[in-house]
Formats: sequence, C-alpha cells, structure tokens
Amino acid sequence: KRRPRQISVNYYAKSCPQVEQLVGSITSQQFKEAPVSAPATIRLFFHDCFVEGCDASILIATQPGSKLLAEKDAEDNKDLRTEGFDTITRAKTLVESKCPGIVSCADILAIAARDFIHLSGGLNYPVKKGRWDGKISMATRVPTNLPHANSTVDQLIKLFSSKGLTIQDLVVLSGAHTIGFAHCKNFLDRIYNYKGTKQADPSIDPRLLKALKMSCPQVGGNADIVAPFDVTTPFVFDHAYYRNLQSKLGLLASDQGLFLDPRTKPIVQSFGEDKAKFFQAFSAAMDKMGSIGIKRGRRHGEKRKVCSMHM
Ligand code: HEM
Ligand SMILES: [Ca+2]
Ligand SMILES: [Ca+2]
Repeated sequence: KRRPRQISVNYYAKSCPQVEQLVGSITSQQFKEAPVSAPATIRLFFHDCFVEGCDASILIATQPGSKLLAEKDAEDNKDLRTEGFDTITRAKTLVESKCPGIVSCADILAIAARDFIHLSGGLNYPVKKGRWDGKISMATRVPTNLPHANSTVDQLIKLFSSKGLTIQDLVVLSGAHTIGFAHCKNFLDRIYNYKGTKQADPSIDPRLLKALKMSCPQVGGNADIVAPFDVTTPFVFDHAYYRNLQSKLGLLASDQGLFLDPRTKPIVQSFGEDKAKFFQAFSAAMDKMGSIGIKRGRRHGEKRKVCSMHM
C-alpha cells in the first residue's frame, strides 16, 4: 500500500514526542555560544531544499578518495558555515540517544532552522515532519538549482517557480537576508564594475558603497572578509531588509533587484510597512519551501544514523 507523500506537525507524536525539545536544547545552546549558527542553519536548510528537495542531501560528505563530489563540496556550497553542520550533528546525536532510528536528518534541519528564526526574533511557526533522508547527493546538481548573487529577477522568478514557489514566495524568503553576512566576492563587481561599466551599480547608497569599498578592495583583499546583509540589525530577524531595499541599502544585486523590478517592488513595499504581515508570510513560505521534493519510504529515502553518511 502506498502512503501519501505528505508531512504533518505531529508526525513523531508517538515515536519521539520530545524531538522538538531535544533539538531545541541544542539550538538554544548553539545560539548562545555562536550566534552565526542562526544564519548558517537557515541558509543550510534553503540549500538543502532547492537541491533534490528537503532530504538532508546537503549533509552528505564526499567519500574519501572519491572523485564524485557530494553537494556540500560544490563551489556554491563552499561558503556554508560549519556552525550549521555542527548544529545538526549535535542535534542528531542527542535525538539518536533518546529515539534511535526514528527521526530523519531532514526533519532535524527543518526544526533547527525554525528554532533559529525564533531565537533571532522571528515567529515560532509549527514545523511539519515526516521527511525521509535522500539517497542522492551530487555536486553537479547544485549550480543549476541555486540562485546566484548576480541572478536577475527574471532568473530568480523562473528558478523559484520551478520549485513550486511564487513571486511572493521569492520576495518573502529573500527576507531571510535580514540576518547573516556575505563575502566580498559576491558583490565585488557590483561596487567596482557593474555590468562591465567600470562603475558602481547606481542603485547603491553612496555611504554604503564607500563602506563596502573600504572592507573589500578591488584586488588583493582578504577573501574571508564579510559584510552584513542588513546594515541595521544583522543578528535580528525583523523586516528591516525591506526598508533597506527601499533606501538602496541592499547588499547583493539579487536583493536590490527586488525593489527595481515592477513585479516584486510592491511586495517589498508592503513588507517594509508591515512586520506582522512579513512574519506570517515568511512562516507560510518556509512551510512551502520545507515541502519541496519530500521523500517517504525505502524506495526513494533512507533514515540515516549519521547525517553525513548514507545508510
Ligand atoms: C533569492 C535568491 C538568493 C540569493 C541569490 C542568495 C545568495 C546568497 C549569498 C551569495 C549569500 C552569501 C554567502 C557568503 O558569502 O558566505 C547568502 C547568504 C545567506 N542566505 Fe541567501 N540567497 C538567496 C535566497 C535565500 C533564501 C531563500 C534564504 C533562506 C530562506 C537565504 C538565506 C541566507 C542566509 C541566512 C545567509 C547568511 C549566511 C551566513 O551568514 O552564514 N537566502 N545568500
Ligand atoms: Ca536536498
Ligand atoms: Ca535584521
């Protein structure tokens, strides 16, 4: 008999009722010790869901000596912080000690991402569970399934639509850039040579431009330097991101583009005005993103014991 491919909030009610508490004890500890665990884990969840669906494929380690790279070793995933992976490893170890063989890595990642949104000031929305872990993790599948810092709004809309996400979902989920940081290389062209003009993008606030140029020299800069997405509240989950876009304070071309394109600009404006509306829409969009490519059963899925290794 085929079980429906759906997930539910009370999926572990009988098999592991304390799963959210267990994950929560790890996420709150991590948040205190290393606050960057919040943006790190939220981004990890996004990069998981967009490649092969929300199935913890992002957590698989490349086999030692193998030429076939796993997703996490793809160029686009090189900058995923270790704090995100560490959080999931710790949570999984604790959950396995109390409920062995029950809870998927994919579900733990979904719960942890929500925890960090809540810990950072966002809503504590309910997380559906019942995802199985995936059997495929290939670096070659990554570049076409993830957006890039210089993606056009048109490309972003097409990519999100290919995942079942709307234009509104694109704008809402980009609001995750209310926390976290980006490396210079992701906006270097934008501040020194926008579209080959040898000039900065005209849609950057001059003071922000000056500050970014100070942190990120055109050549010879330190590759580890990062700049905050939200210059006002980089560690607080709020709706400041949208206000910033209206003041030309977006960091990436893909961020600022949302205020330049007539299809997305009105949505940016409405979230800039209404925090509660953004929070509600963000919870709904995370639920939707968290349902991409769900696997159930042994034919397509597995329940890993260690998140970085297939069964
Ligand atoms: C819409 C297209 C998007 C593009 C082009 C994009 C691109 C990027 C880039 C280039 C970085 C910087 C990485 C680095 O330099 O270390 C980044 C960071 C981040 N992204 Fe996105 N992103 C997008 C959407 C999303 C979505 C949908 C989410 C989550 C729902 C998200 C969450 C984050 C977070 C939290 C960070 C900060 C990570 C950290 O500080 O460790 N992004 N993104
Ligand atoms: Ca995945
Ligand atoms: Ca913020």
